[in-house]
Amino acid sequence: MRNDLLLRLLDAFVVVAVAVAGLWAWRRWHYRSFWLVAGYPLMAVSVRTTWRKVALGCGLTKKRHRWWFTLVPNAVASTGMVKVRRRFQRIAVDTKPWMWLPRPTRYGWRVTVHLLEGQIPDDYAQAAEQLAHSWRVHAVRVSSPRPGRVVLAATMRDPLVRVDEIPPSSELLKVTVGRLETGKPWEIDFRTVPHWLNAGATQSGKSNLANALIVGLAPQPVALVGFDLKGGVEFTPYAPRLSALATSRAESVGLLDDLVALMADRMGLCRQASARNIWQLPPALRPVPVVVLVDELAELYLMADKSEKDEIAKTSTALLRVAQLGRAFGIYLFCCGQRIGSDLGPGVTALRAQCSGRICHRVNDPETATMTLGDLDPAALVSARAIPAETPGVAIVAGQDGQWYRARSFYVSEHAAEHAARMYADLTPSWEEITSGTQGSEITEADLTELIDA
Ligand SMILES: Nc1ncnc2c1ncn2[C@@H]1O[C@H](COP(=O)(O)OP(=O)(O)OP(=O)(O)O)[C@@H](O)[C@H]1O
Repeated sequence: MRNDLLLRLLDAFVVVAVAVAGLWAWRRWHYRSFWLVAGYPLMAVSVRTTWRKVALGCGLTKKRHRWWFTLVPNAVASTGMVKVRRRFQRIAVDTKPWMWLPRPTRYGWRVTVHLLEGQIPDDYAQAAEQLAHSWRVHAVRVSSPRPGRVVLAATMRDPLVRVDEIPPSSELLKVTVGRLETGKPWEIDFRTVPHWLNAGATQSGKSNLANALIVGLAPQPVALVGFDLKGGVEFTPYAPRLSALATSRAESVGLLDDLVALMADRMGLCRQASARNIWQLPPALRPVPVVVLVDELAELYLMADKSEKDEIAKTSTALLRVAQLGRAFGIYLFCCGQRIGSDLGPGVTALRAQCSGRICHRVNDPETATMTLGDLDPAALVSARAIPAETPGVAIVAGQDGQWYRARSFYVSEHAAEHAARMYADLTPSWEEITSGTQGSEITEADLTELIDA
């Protein structure tokens, strides 16, 4: 009899142990299906049932008057706040915002909440950290798809700890460089956002992102131009795919002059063809788009002594002109730097205003984060300053939809970028070809009419 009981207990123990091990293995090897089948339903029930307490704790409830009926007056603390003295009376109750059923997402869940009177989405954004701790999730992001509604998106664990391989780019001037924390691809599309600032402290992943761009753009019919103010150590290995490379400020002045002249040339061409930008030109006439990669932007602005003042002023003006007018004429900027502070001069501030694409990796000084992301949500700044050193490549990105996201670039080694540069070297147009003026001045009115008709 006792042996029987012992055997049964042993059996039950083995069954439980196998079940636990099975669940562990399922979660470990196929987290997505585990999450959808086992994790999500439990979580949805728990979020709905605890919403009142959580909303109250995070200060998201409002007092409303309700009729209250009780059989035992005085004995019931009906709302936790008010004692009911009569059987039937009107009392103030903490009302929670209406919450829909949470829906599963790739890395967690999202739920729509109806705002209570007087609430704005920012109230929820401010409570995001409290909500994340209350729900024991990695992070809660708040967005407002329409007035009166907020969507709370919770991620169970940081999806950026590991990101997978880089897929090949399919569209001209568009490169998938990494993944957003929402699980969507992180795309840099120069035709939508023409100029980008890429800031970050040393070893934060700026060059890795530039490598991802080189790998993505190398097979495309575009010209790549490099300004490598680290004396050429970063971009020289990619020279086979670069149409021009400047490695010092003196060389940069010359190359920027060429770019401004190229822009004027393209302006003339567009004017002749009554086009507003190169994309309105017929394909046979359309000049090749130029992507300008600048590494160590601050070096263009740093002044050791007064003799450099004129050179800096020239560089700064030329770069600003490229940023102001380049978009229409197919010249795009991607500027990387450790520090992009206003102390570098008004040129940097003006350039920043022209760069609507913002990427802020881990930074050392708050000013660079403010300069890079300043006009976004202040929560983006907090998030940028919280990027840990252990996750290089993680950045705060101002997306094409006007929102900000945490994102991580795919790991692209220098070796992979060098390999891509060599492999597609034959697609590199020479700088002489690009700047020779064949794209404007030498085309006659008759040629132009013929080409446009064709
Ligand atoms: N997305 C990523 N995933 C994994 N490792 C990364 C990623 N991005 C960068 N790294 C690693 O982090 C290190 C620093 O990256 P990177 O050279 O791009 O930084 P950086 O900001 O350009 O630094 P510096 O300014 O000193 O040149 C490298 O060893 C790189 O391999």
